[in-house]
Amino acid sequence: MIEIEHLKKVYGEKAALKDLSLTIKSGEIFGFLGHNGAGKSTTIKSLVSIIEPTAGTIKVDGLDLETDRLAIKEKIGYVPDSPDMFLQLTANEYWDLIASAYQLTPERKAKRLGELVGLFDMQSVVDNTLDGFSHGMRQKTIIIGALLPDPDVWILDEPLQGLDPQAAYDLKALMKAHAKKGKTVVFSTHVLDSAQQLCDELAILRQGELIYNGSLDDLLATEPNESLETIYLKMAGRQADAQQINAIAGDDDE
Ligand SMILES: Nc1ncnc2c1ncn2[C@@H]1O[C@H](COP(=O)(O)OP(=O)(O)OP(=O)(O)O)[C@@H](O)[C@H]1O
Repeated sequence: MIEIEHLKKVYGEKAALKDLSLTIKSGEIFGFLGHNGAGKSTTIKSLVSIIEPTAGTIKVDGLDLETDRLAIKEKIGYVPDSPDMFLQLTANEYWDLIASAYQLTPERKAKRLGELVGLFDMQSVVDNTLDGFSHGMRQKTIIIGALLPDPDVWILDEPLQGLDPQAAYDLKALMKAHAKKGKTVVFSTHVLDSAQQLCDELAILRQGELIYNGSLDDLLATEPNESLETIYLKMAGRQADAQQINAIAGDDDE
């Protein structure tokens, strides 16, 4: 379980998160939704201690991030919003780094890595450097690294971005299975179909503020004949401006 209370983050003069309080239960998949710049990555980076919040507290399974940072970090597998790092390493070298940071035994590492590399179809490129990988291959490499230590808490910032349909399907299945084991799965996405398939609970952020926090079912029940996309667009911002779209679409005809 993750408990966030009165989280605030200010970058210079920009309040990226204003006063965020919410609870993420174990055994469920929790999704963060919001337009570009809404504060999703800022929340996620605060959870994984990449940035220091301006104010507020975060507890993971009862441990306080301020005082038990290392113990919390050991529990977490994190997929960042950009996979473009460690580009000079081969995939195997990158996973070796993670295995040694988490002090995995060679046997445990070999077993888990074999399973993940097989699932994500990366066997033929494990000795290639990441700089020659496509975006999706880098994303798979980072996902495999995040899941390699078999962490209890998965925190995934736009994890489906760039994945091919098979890899996306497999990752979604892994997320569901992990939550079903009673573990914590948090992710952010712009893909509302995926959110609708995956989320038990969700938070919608707008300009650093929470505008919805609750179950997907409760949200969908507010407008029984509408999709999550329609409900989200009504809540999170202006709906598609038909006149403007027609004007843009019609430009070619003039
Ligand atoms: N390092 C930074 N320095 C200054 N401002 C930042 C920094 N990181 C984020 N911001 C600002 O904080 C706000 C929230 O950004 P954040 O990355 O959390 O949004 P997001 O919801 O993840 O957006 P996206 O969907 O585009 O990834 C934005 O206005 C952004 O410009």
